[in-house]
Amino acid sequence: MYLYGASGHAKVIIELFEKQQRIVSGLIDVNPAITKLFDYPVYSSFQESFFMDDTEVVISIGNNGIRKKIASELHVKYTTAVHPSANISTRIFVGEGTVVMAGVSINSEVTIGRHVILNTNCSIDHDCVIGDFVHVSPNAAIAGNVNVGEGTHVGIGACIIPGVKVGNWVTIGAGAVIINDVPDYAIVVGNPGKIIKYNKSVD
Ligand SMILES: CC(=O)SCCNC(=O)CCNC(=O)[C@H](O)C(C)(C)COP(=O)(O)OP(=O)(O)OC[C@H]1O[C@@H](n2cnc3c(N)ncnc32)[C@H](O)[C@@H]1OP(=O)(O)O
Repeated sequence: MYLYGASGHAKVIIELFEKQQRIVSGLIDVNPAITKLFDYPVYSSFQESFFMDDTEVVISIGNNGIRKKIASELHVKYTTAVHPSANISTRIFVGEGTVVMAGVSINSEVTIGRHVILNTNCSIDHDCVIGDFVHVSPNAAIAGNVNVGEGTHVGIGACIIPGVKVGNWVTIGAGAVIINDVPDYAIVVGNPGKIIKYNKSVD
């Protein structure tokens, strides 16, 4: 197992793998100044030899746009990582590269995309569709039948009421309460959530 990105987010993923007794062989980070994370070696570039034995990889970078860029360039076998304390319905689909942190709840018939981060203690209720490269931050709560588009970041402690459609590459501010649909690229804050500006297109 290798992690791509030697960040704070990587520390949490390493500890998740340690809990599962899955072996982390090392990390890759483009910053050559980083040579170790905990006791794990950090390599400055990706080498084919790392992946000869069907080794699996997780992109351990919190930035949704960067995760998308790396996933489009690095064609390796991606694994999913689900913390043993997560409470997950058996009737869900989780895409490759997705990480599900401690205390997360996912209820029935939810679809989670690729390279998603479901961060500590967030909850995703029944029939939601969560797009690729989304990050749902700690303690965010997403009610039933919500759609969250590609690359969207749901801030810490935010909540989204049932049936709302959140567009692609949206940012929902910390603690926001989302009661209406949100267009692509919007940055929304407050209760009730209001658009304050727009993100630039990642493409
Ligand atoms: C494990 C982990 O750490 S996971 C990481 C989780 N991270 C988060 O949840 C971060 C969420 N980010 C935020 O909430 C940010 O404040 C953002 C993205 C919404 C806005 O950030 P910026 O673009 O830098 O906006 P900026 O700080 O300039 O604020 C713009 C205005 O919005 C207000 N504002 C910003 N964030 C919020 C918020 N969460 N709720 C209410 N108002 C807010 C500011 O007070 C400011 O208002 P003003 O113009 O009246 O002074």
